[in-house]
Parts: sequence; structure tokens; C-alpha cells
Amino acid sequence: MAPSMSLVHSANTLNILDFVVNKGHGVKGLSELGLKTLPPQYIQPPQERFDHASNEEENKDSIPVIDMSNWDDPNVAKAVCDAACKWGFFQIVNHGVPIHVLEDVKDATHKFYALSAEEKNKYSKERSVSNHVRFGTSFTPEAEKALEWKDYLSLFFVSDDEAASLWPPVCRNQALEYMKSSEFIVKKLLEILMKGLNVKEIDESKEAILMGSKRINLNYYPTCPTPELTIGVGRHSDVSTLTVLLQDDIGGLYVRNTETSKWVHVPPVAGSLVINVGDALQIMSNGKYKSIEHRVIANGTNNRISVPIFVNPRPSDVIGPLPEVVGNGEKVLYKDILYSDYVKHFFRKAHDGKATVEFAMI
Ligand SMILES: COc1cc(/C=C/C(=O)SCCNC(=O)CCNC(=O)[C@H](O)C(C)(C)COP(=O)(O)OP(=O)(O)OC[C@H]2O[C@@H](n3cnc4c(N)ncnc43)[C@H](O)[C@@H]2OP(=O)(O)O)ccc1O
Ligand SMILES: O=C(O)CCC(=O)C(=O)O
Ligand SMILES: [Fe+2]
Repeated sequence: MAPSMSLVHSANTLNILDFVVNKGHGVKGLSELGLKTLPPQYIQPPQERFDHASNEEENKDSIPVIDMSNWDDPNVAKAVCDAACKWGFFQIVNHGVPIHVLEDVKDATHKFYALSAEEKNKYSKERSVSNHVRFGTSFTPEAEKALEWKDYLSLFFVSDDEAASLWPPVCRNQALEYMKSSEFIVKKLLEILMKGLNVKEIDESKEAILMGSKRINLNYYPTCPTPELTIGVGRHSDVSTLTVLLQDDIGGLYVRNTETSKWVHVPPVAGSLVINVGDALQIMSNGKYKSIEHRVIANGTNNRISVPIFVNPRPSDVIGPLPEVVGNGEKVLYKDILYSDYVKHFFRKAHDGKATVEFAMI
């Protein structure tokens, strides 16, 4: 049932948290109350807010958009490896994932968030029957000094049967279809990126360590009353090997240009997918491919959705710089780590830019 305005207007700190986090209304519920001011829990410290004025160069740079019409073109391979080295981010078009699959998963995301708070809350950390399915808000509310203006549904893929019994019916098939249809591009991209590291062939064990587990998140960023005071997603890099991100046409994702330190917008391009290198690939490539800091701003006029697929090592894998990369005697930058330890370290703290990878540094 929708809460009355007076309930929230008279709310103290605890009630806002109770409404958003415990009752499962999320920030979407908060947004739909039509608040005129941002609850104090969402006010980010000035250094974490997005300052358009001091980022005036944001439009001068852009991440590469690569046409994948011919996957076997050596120029395409070069463009992919160059982008992974310099930007850690690129967009791909003509990639082969059918447009209707992308549209369907976006529609399904809206349908999931249109469910009642009670229905969505069945998938919360406290109520979900499995930790492979989790509906939540912000990132790690228990560890954050200021909350992020985002709700998410996170689905860890184990098998079709498990998804059929655990994932929310309203978005299950569409999420699975998107994951399955993008498997081809993940394999091709990893093949290209591995060749760039002198890894000639992706055998079974390499395949497992590169892409042995997958997680899909359905992100919802509702309209925010005072977007300049808060953030959709704080500065972070992904802990994945690669992330395949589908965004809608609203925009708001920014990527750090490590040469200028400025934030560069990733503009929505119809039919495209955003690809980014995650920490696991940065570690395996001994720093050659970069897992770049990114963030999402809050929006004062539109709701936004995005659907990342995180392609990861298996939790039980030990990852470290690949022998093919460091066999030539170059300095080894990262130690071997158990991947689930790395991910737990990421999830235990608030977003903190590039700090997570220090966990793996020698
Ligand atoms: C939400 O906003 C986000 C999310 C992200 C996400 C990026 C990624 O997911 S990248 C890929 C992550 N890798 C994997 O999923 C690998 C496979 N999974 C695992 O290894 C395990 O599931 C585990 C993550 C290691 C945790 O397993 P387990 O030991 O069984 O313990 P849990 O109780 O489930 O979790 C431990 C701790 O982490 C929190 N957590 C777990 N999963 C998520 C999740 N999907 N989203 C948010 N938080 C999660 C959980 O709450 C636990 O915390 P406690 O405080 O309760 O201990 C990127 C950017 C974003 O903004
Ligand atoms: O919403 C986006 O565009 C990016 C989200 C993101 O960075 C993440 O979920 O890891
Ligand atoms: Fe991310």
C-alpha cells in the first residue's frame, strides 16, 4: 500500500531508512511521493557530487564506438585492445545481439519495478529464499555515510532450472535471453583481448576463470528532487572480468579519463552495448587492460534504467596475472587471490573509486 505524504514528511532518519530499505519501497517509492527536497541521508559530501562546472572538458573527449559488423577484421581487434588499454570502456554497435532482446529486457526491467513494494521486497536480502537473488537499494546501506539514489535487482546465474524457480517471473525470461544472446560477444571479445595478451587459445580452464560465472543487475534510477546533491552510483570500478551494459536513452553514466582526470559522458547510442573491463581482467592482464572508475549521476526529470551483465571468474577461482603476460619477466603487480574474497571485500564497503584493487596489489 502506498504510504501517505505526511508519514514521510514527518519522518525522522530511521523512518526514511525503514520505508526505503526495510519496507522495500526503494528510492523509486520515495521519488513517487513527490518530495520537494532530498532526504538528508542522500546528501553526498561535496567531493562526491557531480560538479558540471569543474568538468567543463567533459564534451571534448569520448570513449570509442566500435562497429563490430566484421568480428574478424584485424582493425576491429586493434580498436578493442586499444580501447581496453586506454579507456577500459567502449561501446559496440552492429554486435549481433538482436535489438528486440535488448528492448524486451528493458521493458521487463520497468515491469519489475512497477510491482508493489511488497512484491519486490520478497527478493530483499532478508526475505529472498536465496542469496543468488537480491532486491536492494543504494549499494551497501549499512556501510555508506550517504546513500545512493538507485534501486537494483541482482540475479546470479547458476542454471536455467534455478532461474526458473528463483528469479522473478516478470523479468526472468527476458533477463535469461539477454544473457544467452550476449554470450557470443563476450566470447569473441575475450578471444580478441586474450590474443592482445599473447594468449593464443582460450581452453576450458581459461574460459572458466575468465567467464565462469555471470550476474545480471536490473538498475533503476528514479527522478530525483535535487540531483546535484546526490549520486546514482558512486565512483567505482567493476569487480568483473568484463561488463556488458545496456543503458536506456536517458544518459548519465560518466567514465574517468585517467589522463586528464575529467569525467567523460557515455552517451546513449541506439542499439549499442557498453563494454567495460573489470578489476579481474585488470589483475589478469597485470594492469595492461584498465578497469576504469565510473559513476552515474542522478536525474531531476527522468527515470533511468540500465542492465549490466557482470562476466566474472567463478567464486572459487584463484586469479592473478596470467603466466603468458608476466612470463617475459615484467614486474608482477598483483598477487594471487581467491575471487570470492575479492568480491566480498568489494561488497563490504561503500563505493570508493579505485581502492578495491589495492586488495590484490603486491
Ligand atoms: C548493487 O550495486 C552495485 C553492484 C555491483 C555489482 C557488481 C558485481 O556483481 S560484479 C560480479 C560480482 N561477482 C560475483 O557475483 C561472483 C559470484 N558471487 C560470489 O562470489 C558470492 O555471491 C559473494 C559475492 C562472494 C557473496 O557470497 P556469500 O559469501 O554467500 O555471502 P553473501 O552473504 O551473499 O554476501 C556477502 C556480502 O556481500 C553483499 N552482497 C552479496 N551480493 C551482493 C549484490 N549482488 N549486491 C550487493 N551486495 C551484495 C551481501 O550483502 C553481504 O554483505 P553482509 O554485510 O550481509 O555480509 C556494482 C556496482 C554497484 O553499484
Ligand atoms: O547504470 C549504469 O550506467 C552503470 C551502472 C554500474 O556502473 C554498475 O551497475 O556497476
Ligand atoms: Fe559499474
